[in-house]
Parts: sequence; structure tokens; C-alpha cells
Amino acid sequence: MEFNMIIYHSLVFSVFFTTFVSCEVFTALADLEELLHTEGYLINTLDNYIKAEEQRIYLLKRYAEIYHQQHNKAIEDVQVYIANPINAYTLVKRLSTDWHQVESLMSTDISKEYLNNLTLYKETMKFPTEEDLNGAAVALTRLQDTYRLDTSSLARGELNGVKYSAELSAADCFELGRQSYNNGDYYHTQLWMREADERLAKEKNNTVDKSEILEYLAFSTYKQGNVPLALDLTMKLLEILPTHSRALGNKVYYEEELLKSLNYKRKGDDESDEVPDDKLLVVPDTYAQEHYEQLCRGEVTLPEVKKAKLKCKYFHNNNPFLKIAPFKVEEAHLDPDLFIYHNVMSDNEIETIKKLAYPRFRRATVQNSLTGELEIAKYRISKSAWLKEHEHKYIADISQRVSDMTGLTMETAEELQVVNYGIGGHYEPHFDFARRDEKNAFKSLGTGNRIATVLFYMSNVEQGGATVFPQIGTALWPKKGTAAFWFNLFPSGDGDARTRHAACPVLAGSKWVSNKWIHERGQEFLRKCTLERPPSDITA
Ligand SMILES: O=C(O)CCC(=O)C(=O)O
Ligand SMILES: [Fe+2]
Repeated sequence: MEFNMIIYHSLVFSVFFTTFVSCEVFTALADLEELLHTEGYLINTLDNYIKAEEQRIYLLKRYAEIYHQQHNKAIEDVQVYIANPINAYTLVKRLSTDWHQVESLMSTDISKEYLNNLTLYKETMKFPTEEDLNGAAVALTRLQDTYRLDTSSLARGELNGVKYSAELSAADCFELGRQSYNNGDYYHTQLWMREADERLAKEKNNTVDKSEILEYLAFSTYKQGNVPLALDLTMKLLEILPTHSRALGNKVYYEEELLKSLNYKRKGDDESDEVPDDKLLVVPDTYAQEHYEQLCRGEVTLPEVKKAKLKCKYFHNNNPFLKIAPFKVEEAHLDPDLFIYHNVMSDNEIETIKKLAYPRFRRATVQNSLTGELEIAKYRISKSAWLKEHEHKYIADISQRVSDMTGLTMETAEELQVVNYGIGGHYEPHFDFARRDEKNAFKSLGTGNRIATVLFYMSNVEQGGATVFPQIGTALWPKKGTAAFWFNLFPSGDGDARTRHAACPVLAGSKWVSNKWIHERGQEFLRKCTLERPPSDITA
């Protein structure tokens, strides 16, 4: 087969990825900040290297000038020149010791010293890996899909009509296409290669070869099932490079494929030979995914009759202190109840918590429902750290506050989990509680299931990043200092399936949250349990 060259690329990269997995930076925006320090150092090194090279070239030019001068003088009259013993001596000298110096200058490899320094630097500073590049590219395609961003606007640096950054070059688009290709995502390969092609046509100084674009475009088009177009693109590639061996092989292959499908049709099969563009595009549970994305885009809101029943209230739970300074609570949904508490984390607390968490950030994990093991997953792109009450007064204060807000004990609650999302960071729909079939989850804690969640928003998010509840059509938009609160379990202890929720991809800005997960044990007299079970279609 003729496609092995391109496939070989992806093999090389997958090996590369696994080598560098542990030091990824794309999963938390906080880590990306450090890349700018790295870039500053690189620019500085490059400037110094250029200066040193310029100095070397300057010296070589000086030598060349002297050689020219002397040589020109000599050839005016060679006999006279060499008859002079001083000239004869300087000629010999120029071609012996002097020339050694020229050769030595010519062969001095200044770059080694600079590259060695860089190697040392790489050991201590954050550097993105191929895995980061791939993660960032995947994030862009996720944002593209979730927020329906068209490829050309994205390439112009626009997010939902807001211009944030410089335009992408044809080579940038090509690289996005190549990353999609390496992931076997031929749909986005096509989108980005087409964009690369369009941008290339407008570039004065071409940043990528058209033939390379055409090769990826043709092959991804074939993979998407459109053989006639794949053949057409291959012919265009052959117009540029008539002897391109892979393209020649692919041309024959595509022609054979077309002939086969034509014969198939003649034999009386009435199946259309037109293969849909998106034949191989796998869309998981299309309806649910579409509904989730609509919520993320803010296109779905609660029906007016439901909205009309929602109130804002002051909450004090008969606590004397809270009677003086009650919580301001907004109902976001009723049955299941979702509450938003306003002004429950100060800027000062937020900054302190971020500082405490950052050095301990690890890629956030999810629990494998079969094995109970914690593992990293593509559907949760963030970094997190756990903070204990005794580590800082503020952490203890927050725990007490959560207890005041919920009327529940924190004796069995988990530590505070602080989270920062990465590029396009998200957490796909999930339950915070362990379902009936996840017998081992939380077993080691011995504190029962996660009865309730308090989710603090520690930043505003410019665009995207909502917390959405697809089953009840509700989206909560991050507002710094507020917190969302809901019960995951019914009073019977059954999981409330309607609390399934997700963190939408962050489109612009950096999203910080923290979770306080409250457990069942100890709440027996604080939240009355009942024997009455809810209908089975809303439990999990
Ligand atoms: O960040 C969010 O909006 C939700 C986070 C979440 O659901 C979780 O961490 O379990
Ligand atoms: Fe959650």
C-alpha cells in the first residue's frame, strides 16, 4: 500500500508522546504562563547567538578585504610583486599562518555552546512537548465543534466574533491539520488543510508547500470516503510534482477503487456511488452531545414558567451569626434544587488558595467505573490539587462556610479540591456521586457516598466554561466569588441522575474552581433520610 509514509509519521509521534506524558503543560492555563518565561530566555539566547555569529562573520569579512587588497596589488604586475622579498614573504605568510586563522574562524562552531546551555536550561524549565502540541490542537478542534466556530474565523484569530490574537499562517493551519491527521481525525484534517490551502494562496512568502497540503488533503478525503475528490486532489499534486511516487501509487489505487464501485453499480446494485463526506466521522450519541453543546453555547435556557418560580433569598439557617450576615442565595433550578451562593469567597482567599494549590498541581484524574482506579482521561482536561484545613486558616474558614451554607457537617467531607482548566479545558458530563454499580468507589474512605457538592467559582471566564446540567437544561455561568450547591443523593440515599453535569470547554480566559464534596456519614440528623424511594428513571 502507498500510504505507509504518512502513517509512519503518526507512529513516530505516538512514540514521542508517551515519552513526555508526565510534563504536559496544556492541561492547566496556569502552567502556560511559565512558557512565556521559557520563550523570553530562548529569545535572549537567540539574540546573543546572532550577535556572536555576526562578530565572527565581521572578522572573516575583514580578512577577505585584506586578501582582496593584497591580491589585487599582486596581479597588477606579478613579476614585480614577487621579485620584492618583502612581498614574497607576506604572500607566504598570508597563505600559511594567516590562512590558518581564517580556517579556524570558519570552522568555529559557536552554536554548540549556546545549544549546550539550552539543553541544561531544558532540564529545569517548562518546555512543551509533542504531546502538548497535540493536546492544544485537539483543544482547538473541540472548541471549534462545541462553539460552532468556523475554521476561517478561527484562523483570523477570532473567537465568536471577538478578535483576540494574530492570524494563523498557512503553516499554522497545516500543523493543526497534521495533528488531527495523527489522531486519525480526518474530518478536522480536511478542514484545516483546506484553510491552509486558502491561506497559502494569499501569502507573499509561502510558509508551507502546496504539495504537502494536497497530499494530506487527498488522503484524508479518501479516508472520509470521497474517492473521486481524493483522486482529483492527487492529480493536482501530480501537476506540481509529476514524479511524486506516493501520489502516483495512490492515483492508481483510487482509479481502481472508482472502477470497482462503477462495476459494482453496473451489476445492478442501486447503491449510490457517491460516498458522503462524513462517512467515517463517528458522532457519539448525537442527540445528547448536541444538547450538551447547545447548553454550553447558552442557546438553551429554562422555560419561562419554570424561571418564574425561581427566587432570590437570604439564608441564615437560624445561626445567630448568619442572622446578622445572611448568605445571598439565588435559586437556579428547583427539583432538583440548584443554588447559587453569592460573595462566599473573597479575592484575598482566592489568591491565597491559588498560590497554595499551584505548586502541587497534577493532571486531574477520573475514577474508572470498572476497576475503581484513578486515571487520566481526555474528557477531563485540567490540573488539580487537594488542600487540607490545617494548611491555612482560609482553608479551614472555607470548610466552616460550607457547613454554614449547607447545614451539613464537614467531619466526613473531602479536602478542598482546587482546579485550573487547560487550553479548551473541560470535564464531560459525569456524576459526582458513585452509582449503584460502582461498588468500590469511596469504599476506602468509609464515609459513604458524596451526598452533596459545593462548587466555588474562583474566576470569571471570558467565554465558555459554563457548568451545565443536560438532564434539567440548566447552565451556570462562572462568577468569581460565587458557589453552586446541590444534593447529589435523594434522602433515600439513591443517586439523583438529574444532577449529571459537565464543565464546558473554556473558550477564552482561565477558569479556576474548587470543589468541596460532602459525604453521607454524619449527616443522619442534619438531613433526614427517608425510606421512600424516588422513581427508578431518575436514580442512578
Ligand atoms: O468546573 C466545573 O464547572 C464543574 C467541575 C466538576 O463538575 C467537577 O470537578 O466534578
Ligand atoms: Fe462534577
